[in-house]
Amino acid sequence: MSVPSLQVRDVTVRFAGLTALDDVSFTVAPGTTHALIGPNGAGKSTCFNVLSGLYRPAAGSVRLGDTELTRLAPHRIAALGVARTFQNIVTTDGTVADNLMLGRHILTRAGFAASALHLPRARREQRDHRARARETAELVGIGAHFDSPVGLLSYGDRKRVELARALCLEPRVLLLDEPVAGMNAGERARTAEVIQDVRAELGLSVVLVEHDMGLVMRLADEVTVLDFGRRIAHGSPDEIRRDPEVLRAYLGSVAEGEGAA
Ligand SMILES: Nc1ncnc2c1ncn2[C@@H]1O[C@H](COP(=O)(O)OP(=O)(O)OP(=O)(O)O)[C@@H](O)[C@H]1O
Repeated sequence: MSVPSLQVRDVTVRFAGLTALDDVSFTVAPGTTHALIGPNGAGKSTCFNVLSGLYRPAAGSVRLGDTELTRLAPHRIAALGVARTFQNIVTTDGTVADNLMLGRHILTRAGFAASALHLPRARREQRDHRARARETAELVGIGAHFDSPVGLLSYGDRKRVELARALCLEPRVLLLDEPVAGMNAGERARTAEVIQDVRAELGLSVVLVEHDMGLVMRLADEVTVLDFGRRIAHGSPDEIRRDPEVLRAYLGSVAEGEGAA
C-alpha cells in the first residue's frame, strides 16, 4: 500500500462570529503518527470535521497526495482512504461482525441486486469480506468477540470496535478522535499498543486528537498545537514539551479552569 502525505493548507473555519480555525497548516508525512493537541475549544474537532468532509472550510485546502479532498462529501473522502473514529461510541447495535461488515460496505463491489439474490459472486465476496473483517478484529484484539453483540462488550472493547470499523475501510490515513477518552489506565496502555501495532502492520498514517499527553508523547512522531483556532507550535514531542508558548496555553487554560471552579 502506498500512503501519500496529507497536506492541510491555510484552513479557516468560521461559525457565525467565531473563527474556530484560523489559517491552519500542517502535513502528515506518510506512515507517521501526527498528533493534534490544544486546550478545550482550540479547534481540534473542527479540524477533524474538515479532514473527514463534515465541515467545508471558508478558505484553504486539504489534499491527499495529489487529490483535492476539500469539498468532497464524507463518503467520497472515506472511499479515497481517509477513515475516522468519533469521540463518542457510535456502534451500539448488532454483533461486532455486523458492525465491521458495515465498515467494509464501501469496498463491496457486488451490486445490491446480486447480494439480494445470493448470486455466487456476491456470496464469495461476502465470505472474503467477513474473513478480512475477522482479521481486523484480531489485529485490534477483539477477535474473541467477533460474533458477540457490541452491547455486551466492555467500554474499552467497544472503543476498539470503533477502531476496527474504521480500519475495515482499509484506510491510508486513520483519524483517531480521543481514542482513550473514558478508559482506565490498563485500557489506555492496551489501546496505545494496539495503535502502534496497527500502524506498524498496515503502514498507514495516523492523525491523533487526544488530551492524554502521556499517550501523545509516546505515539506521535510530530505534534501540531492549536490554541483559539491558531497553530501556535509544531515539532517533535520533545520540542513541544519544552515550547514556552505551549506551556503558556496549557497553564493559562488550567488557571482559567481553576478560576472558574
Ligand atoms: N458547530 C459549531 N457551531 C458553532 N461553534 C462551534 C461549532 N463547533 C465548534 N464550535 C466552536 O469552535 C471552537 C472550536 O471547537 P472544537 O470543538 O473544534 O475544539 P476542540 O479543540 O475540539 O475542543 P475539545 O478539546 O473541548 O473537544 C469552540 O469555540 C467551539 O465552541
